[in-house]
Amino acid sequence: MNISNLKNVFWHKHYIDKKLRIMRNQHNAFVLWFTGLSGSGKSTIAGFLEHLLYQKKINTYLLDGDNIRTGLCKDLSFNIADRQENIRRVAEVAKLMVDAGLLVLVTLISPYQKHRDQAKNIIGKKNFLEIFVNTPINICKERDPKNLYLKSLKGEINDFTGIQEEYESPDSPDYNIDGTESLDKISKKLLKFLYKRLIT
Ligand SMILES: Nc1ncnc2c1ncn2[C@@H]1O[C@H](COP(=O)(O)OS(=O)(=O)O)[C@@H](OP(=O)(O)O)[C@H]1O
Ligand SMILES: Nc1ncnc2c1ncn2[C@@H]1O[C@H](COP(=O)(O)OP(=O)(O)O)[C@@H](O)[C@H]1O
Repeated sequence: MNISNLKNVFWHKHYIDKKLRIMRNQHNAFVLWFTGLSGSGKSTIAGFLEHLLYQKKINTYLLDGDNIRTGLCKDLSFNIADRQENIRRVAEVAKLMVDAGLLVLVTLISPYQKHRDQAKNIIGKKNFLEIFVNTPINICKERDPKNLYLKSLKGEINDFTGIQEEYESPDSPDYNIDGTESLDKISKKLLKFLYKRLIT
Protein backbone atom coordinates (compact mmCIF):
# COMPACT_ATOMS: atom_id res chain seq x y z
CA MET A 1 0.00 0.00 0.00
CA ASN A 2 1.20 3.49 -0.81
CA ILE A 3 0.73 5.48 2.43
CA SER A 4 0.87 8.79 0.51
CA ASN A 5 -2.51 7.82 -1.03
CA LEU A 6 -3.96 8.56 2.41
CA LYS A 7 -2.33 11.99 2.82
CA ASN A 8 -5.50 13.91 1.97
CA VAL A 9 -8.01 11.38 3.31
CA PHE A 10 -9.72 12.06 6.64
CA TRP A 11 -11.68 9.60 8.77
CA HIS A 12 -15.27 10.75 9.26
CA LYS A 13 -16.76 9.64 12.55
CA HIS A 14 -20.48 8.91 12.23
CA TYR A 15 -23.06 9.15 14.96
CA ILE A 16 -24.50 5.64 14.53
CA ASP A 17 -21.61 3.44 15.59
CA LYS A 18 -20.80 -0.11 16.65
CA LYS A 19 -21.73 0.60 20.27
CA LEU A 20 -25.27 1.66 19.32
CA ARG A 21 -25.70 -1.29 16.96
CA ILE A 22 -24.56 -3.74 19.61
CA MET A 23 -26.99 -2.21 22.09
CA ARG A 24 -29.83 -2.71 19.63
CA ASN A 25 -28.77 -6.24 18.62
CA GLN A 26 -28.19 -7.22 22.25
CA HIS A 27 -25.11 -9.25 21.47
CA ASN A 28 -21.43 -8.57 20.85
CA ALA A 29 -19.90 -8.39 17.40
CA PHE A 30 -16.63 -10.07 16.47
CA VAL A 31 -15.04 -12.46 13.97
CA LEU A 32 -14.74 -16.24 14.12
CA TRP A 33 -11.90 -17.01 11.70
CA PHE A 34 -12.14 -20.70 10.71
CA THR A 35 -8.89 -22.02 9.25
CA GLY A 36 -8.15 -25.56 8.09
CA LEU A 37 -7.39 -27.77 5.13
CA SER A 38 -9.76 -28.14 2.21
CA GLY A 39 -12.31 -30.75 3.28
CA SER A 40 -11.62 -30.24 6.99
CA GLY A 41 -15.22 -29.08 7.51
CA LYS A 42 -14.91 -25.27 7.72
CA SER A 43 -17.99 -24.41 5.59
CA THR A 44 -20.16 -27.20 6.97
CA ILE A 45 -19.38 -26.41 10.61
CA ALA A 46 -19.73 -22.64 10.18
CA GLY A 47 -23.01 -23.12 8.28
CA PHE A 48 -24.40 -25.45 10.95
CA LEU A 49 -23.35 -23.05 13.71
CA GLU A 50 -24.86 -20.09 11.87
CA HIS A 51 -28.17 -21.91 11.68
CA LEU A 52 -28.17 -22.40 15.47
CA LEU A 53 -27.19 -18.76 16.02
CA TYR A 54 -29.98 -17.60 13.70
CA GLN A 55 -32.49 -19.48 15.83
CA LYS A 56 -31.09 -17.63 18.85
CA LYS A 57 -31.58 -14.29 17.04
CA ILE A 58 -27.85 -13.60 16.72
CA ASN A 59 -27.13 -11.46 13.64
CA THR A 60 -24.45 -13.18 11.59
CA TYR A 61 -22.81 -13.26 8.18
CA LEU A 62 -20.72 -16.07 6.72
CA LEU A 63 -17.83 -15.11 4.42
CA ASP A 64 -16.96 -18.36 2.64
CA GLY A 65 -13.73 -18.73 0.61
CA ASP A 66 -15.24 -20.45 -2.43
CA ASN A 67 -18.12 -17.92 -2.58
CA ILE A 68 -15.92 -14.83 -2.11
CA ARG A 69 -13.68 -16.05 -4.90
CA THR A 70 -16.63 -15.77 -7.36
CA GLY A 71 -16.92 -12.01 -6.72
CA LEU A 72 -14.79 -9.76 -4.51
CA CYS A 73 -11.71 -11.93 -5.11
CA LYS A 74 -12.41 -13.41 -8.55
CA ASP A 75 -9.23 -11.82 -9.95
CA LEU A 76 -7.04 -13.77 -7.50
CA SER A 77 -5.20 -17.06 -8.00
CA PHE A 78 -3.81 -19.47 -5.42
CA ASN A 79 -0.20 -18.30 -5.44
CA ILE A 80 1.07 -17.05 -2.08
CA ALA A 81 0.76 -13.33 -2.86
CA ASP A 82 -2.82 -13.75 -4.11
CA ARG A 83 -3.80 -15.86 -1.10
CA GLN A 84 -2.45 -13.07 1.10
CA GLU A 85 -4.47 -10.46 -0.83
CA ASN A 86 -7.57 -12.69 -0.62
CA ILE A 87 -7.19 -12.87 3.16
CA ARG A 88 -6.50 -9.13 3.46
CA ARG A 89 -9.65 -8.21 1.51
CA VAL A 90 -11.82 -10.61 3.47
CA ALA A 91 -10.37 -9.26 6.74
CA GLU A 92 -11.23 -5.69 5.69
CA VAL A 93 -14.81 -6.74 4.85
CA ALA A 94 -15.12 -8.67 8.10
CA LYS A 95 -13.92 -5.58 10.00
CA LEU A 96 -16.71 -3.49 8.42
CA MET A 97 -19.24 -6.17 9.27
CA VAL A 98 -18.13 -6.16 12.90
CA ASP A 99 -18.63 -2.40 12.90
CA ALA A 100 -22.12 -3.10 11.53
CA GLY A 101 -22.79 -5.18 14.65
CA LEU A 102 -22.55 -8.68 13.19
CA LEU A 103 -20.99 -11.90 14.39
CA VAL A 104 -18.89 -12.71 11.33
CA LEU A 105 -17.92 -16.26 10.41
CA VAL A 106 -14.99 -16.44 7.98
CA THR A 107 -14.10 -19.78 6.37
CA LEU A 108 -10.84 -19.51 4.46
CA ILE A 109 -8.07 -22.10 4.26
CA SER A 110 -5.74 -19.18 5.17
CA PRO A 111 -2.78 -21.58 5.25
CA TYR A 112 -0.05 -19.26 6.58
CA GLN A 113 0.20 -18.01 10.16
CA LYS A 114 1.65 -14.70 8.95
CA HIS A 115 -1.46 -14.03 6.82
CA ARG A 116 -3.82 -14.99 9.66
CA ASP A 117 -1.89 -12.66 11.99
CA GLN A 118 -2.25 -9.91 9.41
CA ALA A 119 -6.03 -10.52 9.34
CA LYS A 120 -6.04 -10.32 13.15
CA ASN A 121 -4.21 -6.98 13.03
CA ILE A 122 -6.65 -5.57 10.46
CA ILE A 123 -9.71 -6.67 12.42
CA GLY A 124 -8.24 -5.89 15.84
CA LYS A 125 -7.05 -8.45 18.38
CA LYS A 126 -10.07 -8.12 20.68
CA ASN A 127 -12.51 -8.80 17.82
CA PHE A 128 -10.74 -11.84 16.36
CA LEU A 129 -10.94 -15.48 17.36
CA GLU A 130 -8.86 -18.00 15.44
CA ILE A 131 -10.75 -21.30 15.17
CA PHE A 132 -8.69 -24.25 13.95
CA VAL A 133 -10.67 -26.95 12.18
CA ASN A 134 -8.23 -29.70 12.99
CA THR A 135 -8.91 -32.65 10.68
CA PRO A 136 -6.13 -35.06 9.61
CA ILE A 137 -5.27 -34.77 5.94
CA ASN A 138 -5.99 -38.46 5.28
CA ILE A 139 -9.62 -37.85 6.34
CA CYS A 140 -9.83 -34.69 4.17
CA LYS A 141 -8.53 -36.77 1.26
CA GLU A 142 -11.13 -39.47 1.89
CA ARG A 143 -13.95 -36.90 2.04
CA ASP A 144 -12.76 -34.93 -1.02
CA PRO A 145 -16.31 -33.78 -1.96
CA LYS A 146 -15.05 -31.67 -4.88
CA ASN A 147 -12.43 -34.19 -6.10
CA LEU A 148 -9.76 -31.54 -5.60
CA TYR A 149 -7.29 -33.85 -3.81
CA LEU A 150 -7.78 -36.36 -6.60
CA LYS A 151 -7.16 -33.69 -9.24
CA SER A 152 -4.04 -32.38 -7.52
CA LEU A 153 -2.66 -35.91 -7.06
CA LYS A 154 -3.22 -36.47 -10.79
CA GLY A 155 -1.34 -33.21 -11.49
CA GLU A 156 -4.39 -31.31 -12.72
CA ILE A 157 -3.94 -28.74 -9.92
CA ASN A 158 -0.35 -27.80 -9.08
CA ASP A 159 -0.70 -25.54 -6.04
CA PHE A 160 -3.20 -27.38 -3.88
CA THR A 161 -2.95 -26.82 -0.12
CA GLY A 162 -1.69 -29.90 1.70
CA ILE A 163 -0.37 -31.54 -1.50
CA GLN A 164 1.95 -29.13 -3.34
CA GLU A 165 1.53 -26.16 -0.98
CA GLU A 166 1.93 -26.23 2.77
CA TYR A 167 -0.65 -25.68 5.49
CA GLU A 168 0.70 -24.19 8.72
CA SER A 169 -1.41 -25.27 11.68
CA PRO A 170 -2.13 -22.39 14.08
CA ASP A 171 0.52 -21.90 16.80
CA SER A 172 -2.03 -21.20 19.51
CA PRO A 173 -5.61 -21.08 18.20
CA ASP A 174 -8.29 -19.52 20.38
CA TYR A 175 -10.36 -22.65 19.81
CA ASN A 176 -9.53 -26.08 18.46
CA ILE A 177 -12.16 -28.21 16.71
CA ASP A 178 -11.65 -31.94 16.39
CA GLY A 179 -13.01 -32.20 12.84
CA THR A 180 -13.60 -35.93 13.22
CA GLU A 181 -16.34 -35.42 15.82
CA SER A 182 -20.01 -35.21 14.87
CA LEU A 183 -21.39 -31.86 13.70
CA ASP A 184 -23.81 -31.91 16.58
CA LYS A 185 -21.07 -32.32 19.18
CA ILE A 186 -18.80 -29.75 17.51
CA SER A 187 -21.49 -27.06 17.32
CA LYS A 188 -22.79 -27.61 20.86
CA LYS A 189 -19.25 -27.18 22.25
CA LEU A 190 -18.68 -24.12 20.06
CA LEU A 191 -21.94 -22.53 21.20
CA LYS A 192 -20.88 -23.04 24.80
CA PHE A 193 -17.52 -21.39 24.07
CA LEU A 194 -19.29 -18.44 22.38
CA TYR A 195 -22.06 -17.93 24.86
CA LYS A 196 -20.32 -15.65 27.38
CA ARG A 197 -18.45 -13.83 24.62
CA LEU A 198 -21.72 -12.84 22.98
CA ILE A 199 -23.19 -11.26 26.11
CA THR A 200 -23.01 -7.45 25.99
N1 LIG B 1 -4.92 -24.67 -5.33
C1 LIG B 1 -5.90 -24.62 -4.43
N2 LIG B 1 -5.62 -24.69 -3.11
C2 LIG B 1 -6.60 -24.63 -2.21
N3 LIG B 1 -7.93 -24.51 -2.51
C3 LIG B 1 -8.26 -24.44 -3.81
C4 LIG B 1 -7.27 -24.51 -4.82
N4 LIG B 1 -7.90 -24.42 -6.02
C5 LIG B 1 -9.21 -24.31 -5.78
N5 LIG B 1 -9.45 -24.32 -4.46
C6 LIG B 1 -10.78 -24.10 -3.90
O1 LIG B 1 -10.71 -22.82 -3.26
C7 LIG B 1 -11.13 -22.91 -1.90
C8 LIG B 1 -10.13 -22.24 -0.98
O2 LIG B 1 -10.17 -20.87 -1.15
P1 LIG B 1 -9.66 -19.92 0.01
O3 LIG B 1 -9.97 -18.55 -0.44
O4 LIG B 1 -10.22 -20.38 1.31
O5 LIG B 1 -8.07 -20.19 0.03
S1 LIG B 1 -6.92 -19.30 0.67
O6 LIG B 1 -7.35 -18.94 2.05
O7 LIG B 1 -6.75 -18.11 -0.16
O8 LIG B 1 -5.73 -20.15 0.68
C9 LIG B 1 -11.19 -24.37 -1.56
O9 LIG B 1 -12.35 -24.49 -0.74
P2 LIG B 1 -12.44 -25.44 0.55
O10 LIG B 1 -12.34 -26.84 0.01
O11 LIG B 1 -13.80 -25.14 1.08
O12 LIG B 1 -11.36 -25.10 1.53
C10 LIG B 1 -11.29 -25.08 -2.90
O13 LIG B 1 -12.65 -25.33 -3.21
N1 LIG C 1 -17.72 -33.25 11.42
C1 LIG C 1 -17.90 -33.84 10.25
N2 LIG C 1 -18.08 -35.17 10.21
C2 LIG C 1 -18.24 -35.81 9.03
N3 LIG C 1 -18.22 -35.19 7.82
C3 LIG C 1 -18.04 -33.88 7.81
C4 LIG C 1 -17.87 -33.13 9.01
N4 LIG C 1 -17.69 -31.83 8.67
C5 LIG C 1 -17.75 -31.77 7.32
N5 LIG C 1 -17.98 -33.00 6.80
C6 LIG C 1 -18.08 -33.35 5.37
O1 LIG C 1 -16.77 -33.18 4.85
C7 LIG C 1 -16.82 -32.61 3.56
C8 LIG C 1 -15.98 -31.33 3.54
O2 LIG C 1 -16.59 -30.36 4.35
P1 LIG C 1 -16.52 -28.83 3.97
O3 LIG C 1 -17.36 -28.10 4.96
O4 LIG C 1 -16.83 -28.62 2.52
O5 LIG C 1 -14.98 -28.53 4.23
P2 LIG C 1 -14.12 -27.24 3.90
O6 LIG C 1 -15.06 -26.06 3.86
O7 LIG C 1 -13.12 -27.14 5.01
O8 LIG C 1 -13.49 -27.51 2.57
C9 LIG C 1 -18.28 -32.39 3.24
O9 LIG C 1 -18.73 -33.46 2.43
C10 LIG C 1 -18.97 -32.42 4.58
O10 LIG C 1 -20.28 -32.91 4.51
